[in-house]
Parts: sequence; structure tokens; C-alpha cells
Amino acid sequence: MSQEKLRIAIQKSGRLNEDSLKILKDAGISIDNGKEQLKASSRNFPLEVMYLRNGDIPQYLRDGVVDVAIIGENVLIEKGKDIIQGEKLGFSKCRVSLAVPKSMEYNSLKDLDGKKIATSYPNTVNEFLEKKGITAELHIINGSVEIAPNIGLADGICDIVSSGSTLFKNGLKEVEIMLKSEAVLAISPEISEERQQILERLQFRLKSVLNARTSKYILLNAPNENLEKIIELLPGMRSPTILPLADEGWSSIHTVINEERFWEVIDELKQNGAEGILVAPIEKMVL
Ligand SMILES: Nc1ncnc2c1ncn2[C@@H]1O[C@H](COP(=O)(O)OP(=O)(O)OP(=O)(O)O)[C@@H](O)[C@H]1O
Ligand SMILES: O=P(O)(O)OC[C@H]1O[C@H](OP(=O)(O)OP(=O)(O)O)[C@H](O)[C@@H]1O
Ligand SMILES: [Mg+2]
Repeated sequence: MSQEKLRIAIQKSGRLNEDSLKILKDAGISIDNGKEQLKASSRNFPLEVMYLRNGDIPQYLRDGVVDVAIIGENVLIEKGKDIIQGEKLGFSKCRVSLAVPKSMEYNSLKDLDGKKIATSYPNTVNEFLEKKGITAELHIINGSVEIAPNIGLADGICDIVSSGSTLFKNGLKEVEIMLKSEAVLAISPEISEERQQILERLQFRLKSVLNARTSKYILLNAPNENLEKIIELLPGMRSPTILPLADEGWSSIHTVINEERFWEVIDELKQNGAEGILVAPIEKMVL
């Protein structure tokens, strides 16, 4: 058996670190030591983990120093257009937006023409404004961007927004959403054939975890005369399992459903006489 290992970059500390390690753990990959060491190995999967700064990861992928990474999509858009983007991982959801002081009258992007914008995402802002025919002067800063208008450094900002509370606390309002982002798997264009095969095994596991995270196992009892209508509402993986109840005229229905879809159809299920509805989490889901 080959000794080859897939080298994955995970953010050393910050918003992506915990969820990245969690998704690997849920995929059955145990990583041996803490992140005090910058490198760690898995004992049950051919994976070597490198803990790096998120912002540095695109360069490591480009150089082929790491094969794959978990990184914010926004960072790939800013400085990793040549990096292959894989699965979206469903966490660290945010947007990259333009914001201005609450007191500024803002009607359209034209109001930013000739203005100063502070940001850590110069390429993203330039590309966005260029497409819209707006010219602005950029001030590139690496953190605490939201403070820039208050200290007279800029007229507006472009930064990450999630709950909006940082903007609010700094007296800013979000005026344009430039892009939406979440954590993604990023793949080096230099990945070797052998490591590509390990990557495919990793992707298969991650997909099973992601499918399971968004799905629920549901069980309910329903009167037989409404079975057809209920089955229509709950298509399941292939089709639902129907078992007769000891109580004549009733059946138990078992199926898998996307959680969002469940909330959409719950009222209709009840209207059709569904009772004793149980919703259970799924640990892995292989399609
Ligand atoms: N408030 C937020 N809510 C949700 N996701 C966020 C938020 N802020 C940042 N992110 C996402 O998490 C990623 C990492 O953000 P974080 O602030 O931890 O690192 P950083 O300081 O940008 O990078 P580095 O690791 O280079 O220090 C961002 O690129 C973005 O995709
Ligand atoms: O809309 P909100 O929920 O307030 O989130 C947005 C804030 O979160 C991020 O900063 P972070 O907390 O990661 O601090 P950092 O600047 O040290 O990276 C981002 O840079 C914004 O400032
Ligand atoms: Mg941050």
C-alpha cells in the first residue's frame, strides 16, 4: 500500500477552525494532536493537516505545498481565481458588502464615484466597481475595517457582513451585497494523480456528512385514506416505507426529508390527518 497522504490546510485559528475540524471528525477522520503543532496526521485516513492563516492558503494551494484546503469562498474570489473550487461546506456563511455611514444619503452606486473605500478585499471591490463603471479610491487595511469612516480614513467600506451587528455598532448601513460566501473545499491545480484518488475518498465522505446534515428521518402515522396525498408530500430517497399499524385503517410512514421541506409541508401533513410525527437526525447519508 502506498504511504502517500493528502495534505489539507485548515485555518489555524479563527472562524473556520472549529467547524473545519468538526466536519472532518464527522467524516470519521481522527486527527491526533492539537493545533499547537502546525502539522498533524490522521491515524485512520491518509491525511496530513497543516494549520495555516486563511489568507495565506491560496498561495500554498497554487504552489502545490498543500493539496486541498477548507477556506472561505470569498478568499478564493479575492485571490484564488486559479484554484479549483470543490464542495460548498454549509458553514461560515456571510456576504461581502459595501457599507456607508448611516447619515450618508445613498441612492445608487454612483454615490460612491470618486469616493474612498476602505477594504481588505481590493480585487473584489475593483472588479465589482469596474463592471458598474464606478471609480473609487481604495484604502487597503487588514482588519477593523468598519472603523475607517469614523476616523476619517474613508467614505465607505467593503467587508464581511453576517449578522450586521459590527456595521450597526459602527454607525454604518449595508448598501450593496457584492457576493455571498461560505466555507468551501479548495483544490490545488497541482494535485498529483495519487493524491487526487485520496481526495475523491475524502469528498465522498464529506458529501455523506453534508447530505445527512440537511436531512431528517421522519416517522408519522396517517389514516390509510390519505396515504396517497401524504406520499406526494414526502417523496423520500426512493419512496417512503409504509407499514400497517395494529390499529386498522392506519399506517406508519418512514422517510427522509430535507429539513426545510419538512417545515414547508408540516401544515399539509397535519391537515391530511398525520399524527405522532417524529423527526430524527441522520448521522451519515450515502446516496
Ligand atoms: N462574521 C462572520 N460570519 C460568518 N463567516 C465569517 C465571518 N467573518 C468571516 N467569516 C468567514 O470566515 C473566514 C475566516 O474569517 P476569520 O476572521 O476567522 O479569518 P481572517 O482573519 O479573515 O483570516 P486569517 O486566517 O488569514 O487570519 C472568512 O474568510 C469568511 O469566509
Ligand atoms: O455582521 P457581523 O456578524 O457583525 O460580522 C461581521 C464581522 O465579522 C468579521 O470580523 P471578525 O469578528 O472575524 O474579526 P476580525 O476582523 O478580527 O477577523 C468581519 O470582518 C466583520 O467585521
Ligand atoms: Mg475576521
